[in-house]
Amino acid sequence: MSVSAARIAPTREVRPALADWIRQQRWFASSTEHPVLSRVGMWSLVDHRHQVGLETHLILDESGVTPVLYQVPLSFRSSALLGGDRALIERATVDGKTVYVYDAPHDPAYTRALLGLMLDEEIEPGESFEAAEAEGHHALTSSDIRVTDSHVLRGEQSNTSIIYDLVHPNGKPAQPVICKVFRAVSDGVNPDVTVQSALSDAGSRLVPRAVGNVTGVWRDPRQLTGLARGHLAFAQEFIPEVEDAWRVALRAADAGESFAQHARSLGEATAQVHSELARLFPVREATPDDVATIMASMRERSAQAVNEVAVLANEHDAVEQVFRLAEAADWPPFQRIHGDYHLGQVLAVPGRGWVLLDFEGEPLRPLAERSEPDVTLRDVAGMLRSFDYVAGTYASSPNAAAVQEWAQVSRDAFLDGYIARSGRDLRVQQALLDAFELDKALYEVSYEARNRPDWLPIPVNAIRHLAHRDHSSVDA
Ligand SMILES: Nc1ncnc2c1ncn2[C@@H]1O[C@H](COP(=O)(O)OP(=O)(O)O)[C@@H](O)[C@H]1O
Ligand SMILES: O=P(O)(O)O[C@H]1O[C@H](CO)[C@@H](O[C@H]2O[C@H](CO)[C@@H](O)[C@H](O)[C@H]2O)[C@H](O)[C@H]1O
Repeated sequence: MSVSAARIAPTREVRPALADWIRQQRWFASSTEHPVLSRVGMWSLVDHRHQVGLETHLILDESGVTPVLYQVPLSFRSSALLGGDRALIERATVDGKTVYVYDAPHDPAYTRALLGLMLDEEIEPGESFEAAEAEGHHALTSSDIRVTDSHVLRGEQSNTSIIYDLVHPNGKPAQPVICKVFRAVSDGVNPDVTVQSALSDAGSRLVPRAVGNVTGVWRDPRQLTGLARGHLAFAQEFIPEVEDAWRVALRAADAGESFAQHARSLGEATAQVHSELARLFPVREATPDDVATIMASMRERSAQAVNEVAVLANEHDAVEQVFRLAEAADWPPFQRIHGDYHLGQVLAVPGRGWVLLDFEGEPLRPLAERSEPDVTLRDVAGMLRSFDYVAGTYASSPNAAAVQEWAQVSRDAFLDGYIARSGRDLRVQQALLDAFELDKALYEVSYEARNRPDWLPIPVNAIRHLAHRDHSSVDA
């Protein structure tokens, strides 16, 4: 189907204006001044008014040791998008005509087409169609709703999320939808989609209801078939006007209010999600190979953390001692987990309780690893670290000691809630829990060094503390 807006002829080459723009985006993982970019795939959506060109480019950056593939949806207009100045990537002249190129998640023509694709599961190929497939969850179809507005979620995000305001055909407001456009894409399923969809389809109220997703297929010479296949977008129920647990916790800590009740119920919700995941996905006994793989990954993260912050080399022996105790411990069964669990991944929803988000796993870990069964203690440790982050945020304030105490009480209450709901006494697995907590802090060193260097002291201090904690009571 033809589109009336002029296009810029697609080539493998990435135009300089687009390359400059990509380099400045929060989701662009490399900090290099000179990314090595090429376009390796593209698929089109059709604007229902046939006025706007909608192309999703898959752009490979080969400047780092591991190449990263980015999803870059673009819209092409022959006149400026009203209110779209901040999303303008380039104003070009093609065959004497002006073309405005936009970051498409800010363009209503793109956002409508993307949601329509998921709800109706119909792909109308545009020009240079590569391949994309959509899946809806059938609780919602496009005949049930009309989009009245859409906007991009602000804030520090690894991906780009679009929020849709919707109405029913009779004009009454409908539950809004959030659609996450994954920016770094890889071959393989994205656990954010598969895990949350499975929980939602099984009726869990601990995650937002799944609405639909889009999968792409693109050429990739590294795959045996020559083709890669991965998730590109995921839509869910959007829960408006709620806060995440990080904000609730920060406010409580600042006001000197106990968070113990909340932390306990968060522990219960966490155990509940783990039990639901154990029902929906395979569970298996830990093998010596599983233990060896996880210990190797912990040691690799430790080496990586020393690369980022050289003084951490002083902690090497103490860190090793924690790892050795974990290696010798009894390991619980392996199952699917959240994978990057912290206070910012949980919404406090009045009348519903805690709702967990973002099962994509740690962004610094390869996607294939993130769909592997793992140890639930990793999530427990992630949340324990998050309470320490609250304390770290107040480390140089006059109430530092009080917030430190607040964090300890919250950690204990979280563990109590988890133990009560799961019936598993985590304290007899202290050696493993300590190692997972230390491992998370080592990961945080790399994460903060790359994204928020001012926050580095929080995990660095935690490593010093966790590595030297008294381990004499630990059963090994
Ligand atoms: N279904 C939802 N309802 C309400 N808010 C949401 C929902 N999904 C995400 N959010 C908000 O968006 C933020 C970022 O979402 P997240 O899934 O963590 O994205 P990213 O993978 O880019 O980090 C969350 O911290 C939360 O504040
Ligand atoms: O939310 P993401 O999936 O993008 O996770 C990454 O970013 C998190 C920060 O936004 C980071 O979490 C760390 O900082 C939090 C406070 O901002 C703290 O509560 C967490 O405990 C701490 O790990 C997460 O590690 C990273 O993968």
